[in-house]
Amino acid sequence: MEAGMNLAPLPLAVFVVDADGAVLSWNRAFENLAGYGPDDMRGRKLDAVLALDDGAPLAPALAEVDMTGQLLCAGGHRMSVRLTFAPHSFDTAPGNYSVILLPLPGQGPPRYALLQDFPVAELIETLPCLFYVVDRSGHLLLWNRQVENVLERTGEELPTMNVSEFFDDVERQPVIDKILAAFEHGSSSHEADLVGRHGKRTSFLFNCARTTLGNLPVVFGTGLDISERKKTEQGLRVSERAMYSSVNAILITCCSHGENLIEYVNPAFEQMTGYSLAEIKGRDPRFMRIEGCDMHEHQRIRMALRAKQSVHAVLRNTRRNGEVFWNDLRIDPVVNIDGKVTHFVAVLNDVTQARQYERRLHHLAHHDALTGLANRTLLQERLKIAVESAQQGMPGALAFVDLDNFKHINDTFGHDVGDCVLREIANRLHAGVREHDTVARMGGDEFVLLITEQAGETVVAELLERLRRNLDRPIVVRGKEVIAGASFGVALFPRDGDTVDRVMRAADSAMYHAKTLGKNNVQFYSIGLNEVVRQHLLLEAGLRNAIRNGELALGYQPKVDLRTGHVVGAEALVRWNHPDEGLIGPDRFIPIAEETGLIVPLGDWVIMQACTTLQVLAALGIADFVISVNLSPRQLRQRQFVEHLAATLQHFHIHPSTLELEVTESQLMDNPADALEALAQLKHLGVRLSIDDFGTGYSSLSYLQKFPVDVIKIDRSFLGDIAGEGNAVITRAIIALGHNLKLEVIAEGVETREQLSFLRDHDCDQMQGYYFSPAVPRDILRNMVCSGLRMAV
Ligand SMILES: Nc1nc2c(ncn2[C@@H]2O[C@H](COP(=O)(O)O[C@H]3[C@@H](O)[C@H](n4cnc5c(=O)[nH]c(N)nc54)O[C@@H]3COP(=O)(O)O)[C@@H](O)[C@H]2O)c(=O)[nH]1
Repeated sequence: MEAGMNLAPLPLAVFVVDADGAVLSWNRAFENLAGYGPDDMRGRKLDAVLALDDGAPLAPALAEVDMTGQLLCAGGHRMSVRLTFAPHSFDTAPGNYSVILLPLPGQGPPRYALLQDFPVAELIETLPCLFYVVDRSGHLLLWNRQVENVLERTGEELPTMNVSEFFDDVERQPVIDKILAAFEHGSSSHEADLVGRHGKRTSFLFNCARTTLGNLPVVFGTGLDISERKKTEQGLRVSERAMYSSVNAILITCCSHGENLIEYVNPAFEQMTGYSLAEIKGRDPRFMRIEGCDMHEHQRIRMALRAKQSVHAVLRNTRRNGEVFWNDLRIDPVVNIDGKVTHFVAVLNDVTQARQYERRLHHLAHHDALTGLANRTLLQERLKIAVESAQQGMPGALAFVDLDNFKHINDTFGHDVGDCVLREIANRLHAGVREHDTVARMGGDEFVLLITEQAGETVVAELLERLRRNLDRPIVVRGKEVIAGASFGVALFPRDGDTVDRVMRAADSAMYHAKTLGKNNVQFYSIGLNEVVRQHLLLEAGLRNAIRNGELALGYQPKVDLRTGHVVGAEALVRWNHPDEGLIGPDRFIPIAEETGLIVPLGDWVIMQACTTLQVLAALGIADFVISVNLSPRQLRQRQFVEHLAATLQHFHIHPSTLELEVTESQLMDNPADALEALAQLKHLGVRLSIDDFGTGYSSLSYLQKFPVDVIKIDRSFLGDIAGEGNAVITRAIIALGHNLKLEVIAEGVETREQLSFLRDHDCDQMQGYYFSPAVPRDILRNMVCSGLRMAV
């Protein structure tokens, strides 16, 4: 090997020629490759060592950078090689060239043979990275095993390929640019994915540095597998992007130094709170809390942070503009590689709207939509608490409030007016109790008052009496004045019950009692009431079947003409033959029938029975006999009542003038305008009309004049002490009034001869009463009438 240039350490076969092609020096790798001994090369010319494939003459100056040819080896055999001519630029005489030989695949010894003299070969083979040497043409001159592994290629095929082929199309040019940049500037680094023969991709960070082999400029490079780092980076990028784009507000605090200070907030946080990252970075997130608010939640958060644990809380915070919002907050610790909590990530959700919606739903579920009062559910909840508190010495009262005239108001004026009345009642009740008392509407016209922490019955009674009077005041709706009136049933607790159920039942019993006592009054529960209510309920249940079971009977109380003494008519009075209790008077069951609506079928039954009797009498030739029936307010309010009555009369072939309908004076005066209309329709039908209990209902004389009635019936209370000046005056006045209005006058409840004489003397037209006869069955009445029975008058 010729001196002048130390080629020995080079791992590749290299020899140096001058401008004339004379071999000047060579290295051991060349000897190994070509099989020459140390002296065999001396004096040789280039063409004695190499031949081009196409036989063209070979001159260093003409040589291309990269070409293939034949190495003329010792022993005469040839080896296909790749040739690189590298002109010497500065370390030897100008005009010299290094010729670098690389055997083509299948031609030369394996890479290890080339490397064997390379002093750091072993080290390179054990590097935890790729190692390669590339010439300017982009061919690998040298590489370690790792390169072969990654590219899934053998050491023989690698030198035949251009390094750009190891990359994806899109990466090729950037890779080439980077290698050239290293040639140009001395170094470069870049990241790219190597693609193996079978498509396996591995990400590498390549660092290239320019150097020379002999005087051949090459690039030495290492490739560091960064697949894992890339994956992590990609994951981080995704997380970061997700956090940035999240619709949830995210806040990250750093707690490494004992404090908990804001390090990052995402745009959603900025939007939600109005605070920008720049202005709050480094602050404790507690600056958003509201002093004294949601203390319990703050305490839980504090404890969790101290214990480095996750925590979930819902609390109120303030935005930058001072607005309060509900924050559904989740905080989780972040642990570093050493297992130490360094950060907390908080996810904030503005749940203000949901909260408001929830509250609205809760309100709707617990309040009456029409009046805004508590509903049954809320009342039950509060009553439960109140009843429990009562056991601890805080007694209370539960009052059921039932409007007396609501149905009438509703039916007469329509539901709109009814609704206004209910709202006004709600207002009056609400205004009459204390803030912590509860006013509830149970539905319809039923209200309930829950009065808490109220000791005595007297105090409650005074309060309720005040409310009752208040509810009895007129309500003006759309120019109309209506009076709702109310009955109150009251239970005190714990006295009348120690559970919600018992207290409710006691108040309900008291309410029944109030209703049976004629409405518009306040009744307290008493132990005996239960029995009364029980009876009431039993009667109510029995009455439903009474008509169907034929348990009702009609009695007829004769009416006598006070001038002739003849029986000219009768009042039909219903009785109930109860299977267990025997005969029950209408005083007991008519109010129940009225209350439950059973009065309608019951009243129909009475009219049909009365018509049957009239039919019987007519068949006997008694055509002008008049039977009167009592008409309840509810019957009168029935829409189809007149049509229904007309059909009944027609069905029984009854002359309308033989049927008389008795309507009480108070019933008429409750709503005179309506009554007038109803009576006019009945009158149009041809039936007779009578005002019952006259003198007790404060008749307006102007209305009395307008009512198309035929008869007024003096209430029996005026006959009680007819000798007494007061009653006598009234009775005389009623008779005179009736006659002046061209009405017949009848007195009821006549029990004595004295009463009879008085009435006769003062020109009363008819009488009925025990003095002559109580109500009798139809057969007896028929006999009385047919036999021409006459009372001595
Ligand atoms: N809607 C309907 N109401 C009805 C019907 N049947 C009866 N009633 C009403 O029930 C009330 C009580 O009736 P009753 O117990 O039958 O009492 C009547 C007579 O028995 C009683 N009377 C008759 N004579 C005398 C007497 O000399 N003394 C005295 N103390 N009482 C007597 O008076 C009642 C008749 O009253 P009135 O109706 O006012 O004429 C009662 O209000 C009935 O109206 C029905 O079918 N439907």
